[in-house]
Amino acid sequence: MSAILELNGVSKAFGAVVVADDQSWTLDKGEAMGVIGPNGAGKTTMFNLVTGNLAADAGVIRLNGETISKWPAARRCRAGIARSFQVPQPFAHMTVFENAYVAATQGAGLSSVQADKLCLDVLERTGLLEKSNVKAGGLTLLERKRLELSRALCAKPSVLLLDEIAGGLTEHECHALIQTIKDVRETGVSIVWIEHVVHALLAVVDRLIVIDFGKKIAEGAPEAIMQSDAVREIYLGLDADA
Ligand SMILES: Nc1ncnc2c1ncn2[C@@H]1O[C@H](COP(=O)(O)OP(=O)(O)OP(=O)(O)O)[C@@H](O)[C@H]1O
Repeated sequence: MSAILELNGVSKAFGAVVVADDQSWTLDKGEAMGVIGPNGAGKTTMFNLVTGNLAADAGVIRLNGETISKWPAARRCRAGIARSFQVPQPFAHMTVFENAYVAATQGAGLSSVQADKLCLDVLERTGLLEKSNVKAGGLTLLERKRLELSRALCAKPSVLLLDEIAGGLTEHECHALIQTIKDVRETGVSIVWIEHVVHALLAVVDRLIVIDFGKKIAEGAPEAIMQSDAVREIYLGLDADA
């Protein structure tokens, strides 16, 4: 399989705080990769570097082999990178459909006819079609998360970055969301998913990376990573030598 997204030696510091430390990893076409790590490890920052919301201090980011490190966020979005935000950030005063429409026209650059069609299709897939005319500010948490996903999908991504989209949901809601993400993946979209709800992640991803203090400290098959000393140390505070 060939890489669709590649980070090579990407670093970022805020003053003395290093939030991305020489990070290198690749995402293959059609792959779903999970990202875990403690709070404040630098996971969201890594997404910000990929989307162009933050500029890296060093390193190279490639999309389909093309260097995008210096591209502004809007150009990266048009090129196929879309994200959801950990804290849903809809335009609260606009309807669900209008929120999706902005993503389709501005994010994907579609005409109004194309955008209409895509928005209806996406909102149906994410279970929000019936809420099309509801103001985003009035949605429940699950619906807001689904709207985050919808907006990202309306940007027609080839690479979808999901940031803690399962957090705060009930078991039932979480299962429904997992199925939706699996369906998205079936359409050929490559996925990077940051998630603390590990069982949700493990239901979808092929591979896991672990980030701590901005550094990638482990990478591999999900089961092996979850049982690794690195994860035991981080999550359970167990010393590997103990
Ligand atoms: N703009 C900024 N200026 C200064 N420090 C920042 C900025 N953005 C993030 N940080 C710091 O970078 C570190 C990494 O934050 P980040 O949000 O990427 O962590 P995270 O792994 O996503 O955490 P969580 O799992 O809690 O969401 C934190 O210490 C955070 O306070």
